[in-house]
Amino acid sequence: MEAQDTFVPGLEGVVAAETGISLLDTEKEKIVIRGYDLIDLSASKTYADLVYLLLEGTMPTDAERQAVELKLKKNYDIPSTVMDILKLLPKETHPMDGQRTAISVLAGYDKSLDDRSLDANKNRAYELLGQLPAITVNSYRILNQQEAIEPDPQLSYSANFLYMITGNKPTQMQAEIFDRSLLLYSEHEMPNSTFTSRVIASTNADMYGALSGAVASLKGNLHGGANEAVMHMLNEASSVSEFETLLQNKLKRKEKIMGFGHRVYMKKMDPRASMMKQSLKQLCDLKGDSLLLDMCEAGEKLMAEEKGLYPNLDYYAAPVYWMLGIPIALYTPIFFSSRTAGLCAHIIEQHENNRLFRPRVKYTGARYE
Ligand SMILES: CC(=O)SCCNC(=O)CCNC(=O)[C@H](O)C(C)(C)COP(=O)(O)OP(=O)(O)OC[C@H]1O[C@@H](n2cnc3c(N)ncnc32)[C@H](O)[C@@H]1OP(=O)(O)O
Ligand SMILES: O=C([O-])CC(=O)C(=O)O
Repeated sequence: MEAQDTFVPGLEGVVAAETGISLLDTEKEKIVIRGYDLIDLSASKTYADLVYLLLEGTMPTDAERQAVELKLKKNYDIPSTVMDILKLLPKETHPMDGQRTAISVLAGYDKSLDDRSLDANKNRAYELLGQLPAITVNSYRILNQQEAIEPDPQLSYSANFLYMITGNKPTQMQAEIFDRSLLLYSEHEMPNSTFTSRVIASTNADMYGALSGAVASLKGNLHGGANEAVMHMLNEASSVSEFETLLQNKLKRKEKIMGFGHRVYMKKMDPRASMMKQSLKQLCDLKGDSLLLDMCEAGEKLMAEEKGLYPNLDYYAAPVYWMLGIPIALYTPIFFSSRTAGLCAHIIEQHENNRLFRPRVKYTGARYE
């Protein structure tokens, strides 16, 4: 058989790696993370539990989760050069590009950069996860001519992240909802960004390079960039009927509606989106204003009827972030920060059992006769 006979556009359904990290089990309708159902975990566990589960392979005890929190907090500081470089970027720079730049710069500070051992890789994963709130928030703040903000180590990792974003100490409910969003975004089998990071890692490239590639992948609006696009779209309408008309017009123009559809969940709603929809309801109830939820539900109904398409996580994460007072340009960087836990687990797994990715092509050019 010729290599070209096995070509599948977009690699749909192609198995690209062997992994013990996660699986979208379409038969059982579960997002399986190291043997656990992500949706079940979202009811009782925190993002810090997921960080441990992804990097260490087992569910942490309370003491182990506390140790992870401490480890992340110990790594909150970022080199001042990173801040100086962020200040030099054009003000139009998107915080995703700030994040990508900062991660690249950090490679130069790693004294054991060429050490691919399990311990060295895990240490740099914890270090990066500790640094990401400051990188993410301050790349946004610096680009918007605001002073950098210091972390508050008294708060939990995710409460501090939200505090740094908004400048206000979150309520317990806000902190829990934000933590749940990080947990839900933390890992999802083999999306484009994870594939990208594994392809890069497979040349023996370092974690910073693999993550920088993943930021670039995740920025695209067919992937992580969709959460920002969803919020811009919702903000174009100010009532349910205006939003319905907006969607109808986009469909007439054959535009893709951001936040709908998924390569794996084609015929049903992404279960993570259902969880975020519950959080949106909580936030709307508290505010006594259900407009955003009503608009989202109307969009959901319209898309099911018109296209047989259902919301993915980005569709409901976007309005939740809006209700938490998060600037839109931080939605995708937050997704990336959370996903860094899963990405690092994949990069480590690739380094531990590596074979170079080097596929073939279906050639459509002229043959040499
Ligand atoms: C957390 C995440 O990263 S989830 C993904 C976030 N991305 C988005 O929300 C962007 C919008 N969605 C999409 O573009 C797609 O559904 C993707 C990229 C997520 C999946 O893409 P694919 O699996 O390649 O599906 P593909 O784009 O081929 O779509 C199949 C059909 O459904 C249609 N379709 C898919 N998604 C949408 C959409 N959001 N709006 C309108 N039509 C859509 C396509 O136009 C296509 O129709 P056709 O066969 O008549 O041409
Ligand atoms: O799985 C995918 O292709 C995209 C996605 O939902 C994610 O990365 O969370």
